[in-house]
Amino acid sequence: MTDFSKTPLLDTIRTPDDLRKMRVDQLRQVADELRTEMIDAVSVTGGHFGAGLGVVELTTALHYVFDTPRDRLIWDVGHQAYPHKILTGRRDRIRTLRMAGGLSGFVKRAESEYDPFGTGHSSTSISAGLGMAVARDLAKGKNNVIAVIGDGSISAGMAYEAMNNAGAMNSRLIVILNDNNMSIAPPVGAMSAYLSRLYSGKTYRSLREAGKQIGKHLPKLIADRAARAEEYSRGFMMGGGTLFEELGFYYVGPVDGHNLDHLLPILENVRDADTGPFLVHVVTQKGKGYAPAEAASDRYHAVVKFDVATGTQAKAKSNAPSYQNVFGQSLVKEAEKDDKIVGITAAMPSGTGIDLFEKVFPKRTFDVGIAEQHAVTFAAGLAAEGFKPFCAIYSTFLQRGYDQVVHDVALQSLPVRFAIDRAGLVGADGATHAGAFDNAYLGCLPNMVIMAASDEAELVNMVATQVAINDRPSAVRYPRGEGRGVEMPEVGTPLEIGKGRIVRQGNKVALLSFGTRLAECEKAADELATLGLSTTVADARFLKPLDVELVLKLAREHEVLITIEEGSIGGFGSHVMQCLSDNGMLDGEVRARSMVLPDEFMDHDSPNALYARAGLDAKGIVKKVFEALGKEHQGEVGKLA
Ligand SMILES: Cc1ncc(C[n+]2csc(CCOP(=O)(O)OP(=O)(O)O)c2C)c(N)n1
Ligand SMILES: CC(=O)[C@@H](O)[C@H](O)COP(=O)(O)O
Ligand SMILES: [Mg+2]
Repeated sequence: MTDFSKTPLLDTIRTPDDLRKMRVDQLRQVADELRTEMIDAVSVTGGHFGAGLGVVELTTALHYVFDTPRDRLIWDVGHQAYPHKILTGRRDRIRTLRMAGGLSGFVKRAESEYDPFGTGHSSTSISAGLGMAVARDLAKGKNNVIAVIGDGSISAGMAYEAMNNAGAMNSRLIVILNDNNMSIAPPVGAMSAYLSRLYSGKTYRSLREAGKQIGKHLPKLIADRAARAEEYSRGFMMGGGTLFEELGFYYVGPVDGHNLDHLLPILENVRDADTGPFLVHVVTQKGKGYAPAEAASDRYHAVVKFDVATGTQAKAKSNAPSYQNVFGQSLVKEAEKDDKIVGITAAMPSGTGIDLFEKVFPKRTFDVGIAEQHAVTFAAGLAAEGFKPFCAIYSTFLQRGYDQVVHDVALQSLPVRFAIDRAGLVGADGATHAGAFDNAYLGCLPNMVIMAASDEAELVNMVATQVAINDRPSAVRYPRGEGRGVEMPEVGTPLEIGKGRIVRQGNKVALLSFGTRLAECEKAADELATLGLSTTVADARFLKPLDVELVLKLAREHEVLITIEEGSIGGFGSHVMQCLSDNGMLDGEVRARSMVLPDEFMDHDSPNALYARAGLDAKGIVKKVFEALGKEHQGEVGKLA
């Protein structure tokens, strides 16, 4: 529980209206108290941490200067918005962050009027902000629109599309570039180098103490566009952000994002300007104000519960390896035998396990930044030249590069290998990060080989299988978190393409699993056995090519056939039902059911609780069996409720 004596000023702030009643000279203390509260809260909940610490002063200044929520404030990604939530009427719930029924870990329209646009996937804020600015102008409105985007997120193509459009429209839009020289990992790419030049140049250092004066100059400069053009030609506005000026923005910066004396006058001036768009380049430190975060290589981008005094994070309970590390280690072993193998990540080296590959093969590792579209077609180019690219992208983020998968990879049948982590429900990150759709969105593509690992040993063999598939694209999906703790093979053995496996033989009910629901199927089979129902459990291994022989055998030899997957409608189950239909097996012999995620975006909770809610656990499977068995077994269904 927070000791409220630590935050006397913050205690008087329910909404930004209360903040805006304060004197400017109180804001420093407000920011310090806001940082204290955030550290205390996240030490209890875990979650995204470093980014929020870095924008405490910026958040305070933005809500002080702008009339939120009338002025629209959009946080790109939204992982840095915990200080924003504390200042906007959600302090009382901040310790429910990312918990069932609690606050979302990102910004969300349904959660607050101060969240005008939901985020979670990066680089959307400028597009949404421009949309809101144009809507305002069409409605003859007067409010401001501010998009806060990080140096990592602004490297994504979508951000350029938006700036290109905004600049051409001279739209009165304010973009705050929060430049902390970090993505999740250290930033990559030419944009990052450019930004570093802007704030490492002598102009920034010499002007740090001149922040206020610059703020006063701004109206004059803006008033005279011609002068502006001439002034900017010399990059007058402190840093010479010519790239942004060429895109049609007034560039202001770089500004010290922790210095309220610098921030406030500049934000007031861009607020009052009757033109735009502006890009205010704010320099911050990810993890600012909490020594363990400042010292950490990832600046504590995301943490589990931790001890505030030491920064020591709680240890993970399971001693099984994580899927991401099993993937990374397997890829290293395969690459030791094959120098055509390269690893690609879109700014997620540690989350995908590509960081393990990079330690051994730095020259064969490519972090392309937050650029999934580019990552996919970059991989296609490598494959076209005979290399074996493993493109490791979370299921949810691969959605960003879908047309590239269709048009550049599948259509040309190029042997890109997709390593799809975070497949299925991810838990605390909630609906924006769920890997719910890749079975459906990949399964409909010709030429694809699609696998799902039922445990970590299977993943090792599937990576080996992908190495061997050199005439078409392949994908293997696996969930967030740790494996089952099964025995791992030293090296992977390629699987026979399109072949599933029987894990347990029965004769009345068949459970056909695609992915890690296999463990729940085995538990369900144990339960069904106690109820006198002999159950076969099979691991499909492949969605494409589907093991038709196995499907038809299970359908012919059992009264009930049930498919289970960690995915939406349109995935594995749909392919099995199509197979049964194509083979005239839906005319009454077998009672077939497909178990999928519900047709809704499921909010954050623990993965197990979410799967229970979705009915995709042993209990739900048993219930489905009795439903399929029909009336004579209704008694049992009642007992199972
Ligand atoms: C499309 C997409 N790809 C990847 C991610 C994962 N991701 C979340 S935050 C982040 C880094 C963002 O860097 P930056 O914008 O600089 O924000 P900072 O954390 O430094 O404040 C990444 C890669 C994402 N949210 N969306
Ligand atoms: C904010 C964001 O999109 C990433 O930090 C994401 O939350 C990482 O997910 P994992 O924790 O599953 O790696
Ligand atoms: Mg950053």
